[in-house]
Amino acid sequence: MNPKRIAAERAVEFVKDGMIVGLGTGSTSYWAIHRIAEKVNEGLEIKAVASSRNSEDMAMQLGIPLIAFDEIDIIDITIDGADEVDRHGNLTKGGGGALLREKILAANSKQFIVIADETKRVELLGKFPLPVEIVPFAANLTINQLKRLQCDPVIRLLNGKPFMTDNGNLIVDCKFESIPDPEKLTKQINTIPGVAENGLFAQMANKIVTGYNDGRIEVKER
Ligand SMILES: O=C(CO)[C@H](O)[C@H](O)COP(=O)(O)O
Repeated sequence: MNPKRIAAERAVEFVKDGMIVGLGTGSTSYWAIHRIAEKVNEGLEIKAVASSRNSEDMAMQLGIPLIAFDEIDIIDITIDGADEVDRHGNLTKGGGGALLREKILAANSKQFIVIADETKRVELLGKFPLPVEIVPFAANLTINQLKRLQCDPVIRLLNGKPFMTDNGNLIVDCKFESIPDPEKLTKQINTIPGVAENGLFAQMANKIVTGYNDGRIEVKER
């Protein structure tokens, strides 16, 4: 039993005919996108929007119909993974670098369903360094401001070069001791000029579907 897969497939049961569906990014969302594609091939009628180029490419290859953002007003349901989920349902996201688009999708969804394996459940957020997307202009100054929030920021690299997001920005991974108040920290980070968005999703998830190694699936409504 793959805990990511069972959580993802359980979440896809909430997708119904006629819905606009937001596709997440990452190895858990991979399973959701594949299950949605199976259901589309069986006759499910949906249209999808994606939170990253990777997920969009995957959807196209699998035959999931996509719709442009300017043709929709609202997303019915978005299914996406997380790097950490605390006991209040707050999340850290952005391990795959798609946090800005993921947050736009989540904030414009009637239902935001998080899919996670049991390793993602934590008491307090903070073990996973918090991804922050910043514009490249004067990045060192923005990073200095992040340091004033008592974190240890590191520019994310890919093959020895700065990782670039789908939006042409950088990701800074910020190690905090712990994050007891995600809402407060979100405001503090997002008021720094140069920050595009941070990976804290405080009180945004409507459902959290967790897959366990022993095959159990927990669906928590919020
Ligand atoms: O936020 C994300 C990408 O930006 C992912 O949802 C998060 O990193 C979890 O990834 P995975 O499902 O591979 O563990």
